Amino acid sequence: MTAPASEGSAQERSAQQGSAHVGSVLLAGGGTAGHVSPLLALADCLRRREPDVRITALGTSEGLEARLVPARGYDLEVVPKVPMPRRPSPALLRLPGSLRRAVQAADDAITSSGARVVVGFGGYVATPAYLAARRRGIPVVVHEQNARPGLANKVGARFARHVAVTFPDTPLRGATVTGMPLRREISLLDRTARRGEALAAFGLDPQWPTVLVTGGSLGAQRINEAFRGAVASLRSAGVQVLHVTGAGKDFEVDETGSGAPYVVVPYADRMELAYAAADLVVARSGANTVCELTAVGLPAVYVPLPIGNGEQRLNARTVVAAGGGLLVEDADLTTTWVEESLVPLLRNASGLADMAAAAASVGERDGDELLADLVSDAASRGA
Ligand SMILES: CC(=O)N[C@H]1[C@@H](OP(=O)(O)OP(=O)(O)OC[C@H]2O[C@@H](n3ccc(=O)[nH]c3=O)[C@H](O)[C@@H]2O)O[C@H](CO)[C@@H](O)[C@@H]1O
Repeated sequence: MTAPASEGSAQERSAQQGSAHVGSVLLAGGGTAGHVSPLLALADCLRRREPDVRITALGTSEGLEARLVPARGYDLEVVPKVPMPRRPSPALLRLPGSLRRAVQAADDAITSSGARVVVGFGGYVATPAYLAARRRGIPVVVHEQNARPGLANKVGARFARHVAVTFPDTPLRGATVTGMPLRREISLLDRTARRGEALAAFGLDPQWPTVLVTGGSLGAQRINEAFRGAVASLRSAGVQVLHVTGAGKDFEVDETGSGAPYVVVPYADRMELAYAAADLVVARSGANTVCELTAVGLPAVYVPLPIGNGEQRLNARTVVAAGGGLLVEDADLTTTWVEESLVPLLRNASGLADMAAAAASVGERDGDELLADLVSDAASRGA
């Protein structure tokens, strides 16, 4: 496991490079928090290294970035969303026009921010940023979160100055393994020290073991339904639950009678507190979720999203092989599974401790510093 980088080591790194002055950078990523979390972690790291660096995020007005980026104190410029249709449709015929408008909006953001480097995190916001940067001769750095790269990053990687990947076996040629940039409230989290505060913040009770349930930044219908059906049995089994459902997917719980608390929240703005409260996590294996849980040493049951390009199964592969997590198929994640398999898992304290240690053994915590090194290098060398 990599030790968290201290402030001192960050400064040493910058000094060693002698080229850390980035000046102004455009960070492109949005849609889900899966792209926004690493963007914010990199922004924080660049700002720690260079307090007057100008940071501009490029996103859409519809994605989670519209709330999360300004909430963390960064400027957001928007591009129109360019959905990539999967089959011939009127939207496909309109694509060249909408892509052209998005590239122009990204180009305008480069001009107004004076960006010297464009960093993209994939997804539909990244494509116009990569194309605008190439047109302007501005160096591009690509960060791929997932074990299987998405389309935008495959395109960006063809002309990027640096390509960074989270997982060593991600097939992007010439990539540097930086790991995932994690927000410091997570990478430096001391779960034991923060547990009491975290339980109190969610109205949970220290006497019960705690399961955190999360379907990622948008929530997962199937996970939500499986747990919703098990509320009464979990409460009476003495298992307390913090269930983060995704915005607009929360539900009411009947808290009458005795039993452990079952707390439902639509979104956790302070995910580090949710992690500090938990003994075990049931989650989708989005790349950030996997990297955060291993960084903080939390055992987890991973339920990969069965659609998309299959990246979630691969994201969880290393931690599951190490013994830090279990893989459960989406179709098998039922109320019966929760009642019959999850409860015994939680009652096995020594088994959980072994899983926690195994999860921590594959956790990495300096992805923000390693990616910031590549951004500095790209800025110093220019186009
Ligand atoms: C459906 C979909 O498109 N999923 C993708 C999306 O997932 P998703 O957006 O769910 O991404 P991840 O699991 O990678 O990350 C979720 C992020 O949101 C944060 N968080 C989540 C819930 C919450 O209440 N509060 C909070 O802060 C987590 O701390 C984490 O930083 O991006 C990931 C990274 O590209 C991909 O691996 C997923 O396949």
